Amino acid sequence: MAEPLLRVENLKTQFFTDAGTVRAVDGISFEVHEGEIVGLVGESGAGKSVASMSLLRLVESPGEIVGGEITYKGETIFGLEEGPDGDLREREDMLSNVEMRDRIRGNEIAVIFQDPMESLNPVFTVGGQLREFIELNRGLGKDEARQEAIQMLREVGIPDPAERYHEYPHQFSGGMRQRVLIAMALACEPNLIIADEPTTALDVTVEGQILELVDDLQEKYDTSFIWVTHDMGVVAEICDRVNVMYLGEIIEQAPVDELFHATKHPYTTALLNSMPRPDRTVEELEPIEGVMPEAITPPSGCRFHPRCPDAREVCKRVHPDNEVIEHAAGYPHRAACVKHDVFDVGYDESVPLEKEPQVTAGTPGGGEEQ
Ligand SMILES: Nc1ncnc2c1ncn2[C@@H]1O[C@H](COP(=O)(O)OP(=O)(O)OP(=O)(O)O)[C@@H](O)[C@H]1O
Ligand code: NI
Repeated sequence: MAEPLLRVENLKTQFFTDAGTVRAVDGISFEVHEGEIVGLVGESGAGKSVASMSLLRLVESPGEIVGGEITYKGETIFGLEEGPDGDLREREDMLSNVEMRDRIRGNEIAVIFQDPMESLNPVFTVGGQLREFIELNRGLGKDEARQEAIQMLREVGIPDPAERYHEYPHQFSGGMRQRVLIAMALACEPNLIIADEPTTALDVTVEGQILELVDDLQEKYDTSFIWVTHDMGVVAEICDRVNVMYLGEIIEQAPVDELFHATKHPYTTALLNSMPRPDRTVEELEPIEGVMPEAITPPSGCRFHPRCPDAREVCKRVHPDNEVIEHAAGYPHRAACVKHDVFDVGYDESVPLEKEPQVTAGTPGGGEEQ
């Protein structure tokens, strides 16, 4: 297989807060190949956005990338080495902040956020902002950049682009604003676009239209995407391969069909069961039990064990790596769950964990363990 466009290895990003160290991204590894759409999926707080920001080296204090390696087209976005004093230091071949700003962000790797109003300035026209962005990033003259901006607006499906060019962001609907952001992301013809829940705030119909647009543009420009979402429906619609995140870790990784039809991790199963499907009524949806714990004090062993229907005693003790369970469609299918044979840590013999007893009102002491 060709060298991946982006390679992330054992990436760790932490926030040093008064309450303690938040292990927001805790050793994730994945790759993005030329022309593929890779999903990053998981519940709120899983670490998807922090992972995305880390890839662009945009994590702000009190956050910091503390470990791992990020390689883009063979260049080092992040990497550490041991210095002469034994302390870890940034590697010499790591791209500088200036290189990240001038050469990588926008030009090579662009990003689309959930809230277009955060990325668009309300006091300037939509077209003006797009034009200026193109002028700055592609070194075009004003008139040429204007033509290009109108062309880009047309490309992302804005009707009457030459007229709408002069309108302000608030005159656009949510879906149209999101299209403008896609135009902006595409404007410099980047090789990789990181899209952080860009359709989450939109209604389902508009979301569907945007996903279709992205699919078309992806084919036309052969851009790679990292698509961040909590929605397995979105994953099914546009992703080629998927990484499922739970509490800072990737717990399953597979081509999209494999993930859906040969699911290997109970958390992924739970996510799939909680997702609306045409063959299931709303009443049949099964919300995932419990809430995701804090990333400051993750549970011992497998971080999902307190919520996992398959949890056994061994799951409290053994922290599973994301191991290859099988190969599918030329890619590894990985999962971090010791119930699979490759782990060989005695899952079959281990005692199933009792569900945490629920304290119910009116039964004093009802929560005590037997
Ligand atoms: N600036 C910050 N300071 C402290 N903790 C932070 C900060 N930003 C994020 N975190 C923590 O990092 C963890 C991961 O957050 P992140 O925003 O990446 O989750 P997410 O998967 O993107 O969730 P969502 O679906 O809600 O966007 C969370 O526990 C969050 O509280
Ligand atoms: Ni997020």
